[in-house]
Amino acid sequence: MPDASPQTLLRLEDVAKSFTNHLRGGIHLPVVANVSFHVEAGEVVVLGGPSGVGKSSILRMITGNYGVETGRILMRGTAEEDFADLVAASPREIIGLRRDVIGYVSQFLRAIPRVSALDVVAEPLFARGVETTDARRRAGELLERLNLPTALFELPPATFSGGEKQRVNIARGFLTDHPILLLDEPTASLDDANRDVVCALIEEKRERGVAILGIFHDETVRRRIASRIVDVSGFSTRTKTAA
Ligand SMILES: Nc1ncnc2c1ncn2[C@@H]1O[C@H](COP(=O)(O)OP(=O)(O)OP(=O)(O)O)[C@@H](O)[C@H]1O
Repeated sequence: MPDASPQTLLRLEDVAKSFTNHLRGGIHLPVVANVSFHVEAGEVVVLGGPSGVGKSSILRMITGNYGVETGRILMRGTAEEDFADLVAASPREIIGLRRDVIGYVSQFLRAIPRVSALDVVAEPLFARGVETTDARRRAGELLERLNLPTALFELPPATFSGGEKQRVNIARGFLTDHPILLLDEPTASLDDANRDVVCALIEEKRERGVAILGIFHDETVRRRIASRIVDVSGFSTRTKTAA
């Protein structure tokens, strides 16, 4: 076992991923192999390495959106709890882990037609049984902190600018208290002021003991928030053949 720290909330052991392109005669595209690292409570681990090396694929495997070829993805809500292996989990168990253990801010917001920004953000709280008025109030406070104009709160985000959509997405991901938080370039289309707010939100989560794993291309953001960088090139099956 590569790590036995009692504070570890997320641990990947020898994870491998490849894609098969069925439209191209079943071409097999290996992406990463032997991916092994861990994230402890109160750490911000940043996935590094060049474009296409497999950073987002690793995050998507941890959310259960991408299948895992081999290996184990172990996660738990508290240091005292036993680990659950996402790779061996049933679809119902994966839904439970997403609801209770892993929060995820994807690169792009999946806007739902006719649902207001406020309700898009509050929805994970509705799903956890938080009363509607309270959930919408908390969603509004976070959107205000992220400088989204209040005039937009009741509108569906489909027509929002890239940065506005991203802030709705961030608010949705940060509103709940998952013990593990995955962030896929949350600051990519933000201006300096909003990037600063997101860094502060990440620091607050870290101080509350959340285990954070993210992709950040912005060097200033990395320097400010990263506890450690895990270079995905070391797991890439492509850089080895290209070298
Ligand atoms: N659903 C998919 N089907 C086929 N190939 C995929 C799929 N998702 C990712 N890939 C391939 O896997 C490789 C790794 O992609 P990934 O998005 O994980 O890289 P990345 O390191 O996050 O890149 P970037 O920094 O550019 O976002 C790429 O070559 C990509 O084309």
